Amino acid sequence: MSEELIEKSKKLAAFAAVNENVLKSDRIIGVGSGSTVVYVAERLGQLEDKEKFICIPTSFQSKQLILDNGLRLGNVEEFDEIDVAFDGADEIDTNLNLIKGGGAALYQEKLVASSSRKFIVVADFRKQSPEKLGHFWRKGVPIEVVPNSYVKVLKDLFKLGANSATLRDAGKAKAGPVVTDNGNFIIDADFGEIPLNKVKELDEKLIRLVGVVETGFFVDYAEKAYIGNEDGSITSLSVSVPARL
Ligand SMILES: O=C[C@H](O)[C@H](O)[C@H](O)COP(=O)(O)O
Repeated sequence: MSEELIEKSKKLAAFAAVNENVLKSDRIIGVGSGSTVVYVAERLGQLEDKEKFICIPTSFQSKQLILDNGLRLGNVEEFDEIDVAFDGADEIDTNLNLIKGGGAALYQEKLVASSSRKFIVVADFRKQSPEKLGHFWRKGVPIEVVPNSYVKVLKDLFKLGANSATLRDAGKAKAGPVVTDNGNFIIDADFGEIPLNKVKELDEKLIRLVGVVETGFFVDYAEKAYIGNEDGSITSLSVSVPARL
């Protein structure tokens, strides 16, 4: 699978999503994190009325994207009612429920998504599951935890039936675990393929574990998904989700 094809499909999805979902009346825009959202920021920066936008970041990387594309940076404390937010996903099921957090940005992403009227997902073809979460994304659901709780949470995840649960290591970038923009750790917990009607139930069990800050399950958030396909076409999916604002 060529990197060029993947990048092209990301850009196709992102540009279509921005072109079709930023309304004349929209001013406060949420900007997600990751490599697909790079193209969302690029497209926003090309719009003739970009000066009117106030863009709300979901990570330090997201802040950089906003500034690098000449967009005005805002913050979720001041702008807690966001007109539309765009973000990527690690996997998308047929209900448009998501796994996110592959880049450890899930907490601020969910804060922005929960503060947005519209939440639009953009992704390349590798992210669309034929049905269930956990089909292609085998690294487990990312869970942000308070650092001193990680031993307890790891044990609790196995009690909940996780096949594996690991503290995310920073690898060559840094000795020791990944530390999020919020000063927390990430645990990746694999529960295998998750039936469509079990995602919400599992998410509710995870979020109740002492030490868990937020999970990478985005349940009933995305109302639309734009997926760039290998053949250059775009799949646009939509579902109804509960109003958030
Ligand atoms: O933590 C990172 C975010 O959830 C990303 O939106 C997600 O990992 C998808 O990233 P990418 O667009 O690079 O595949």
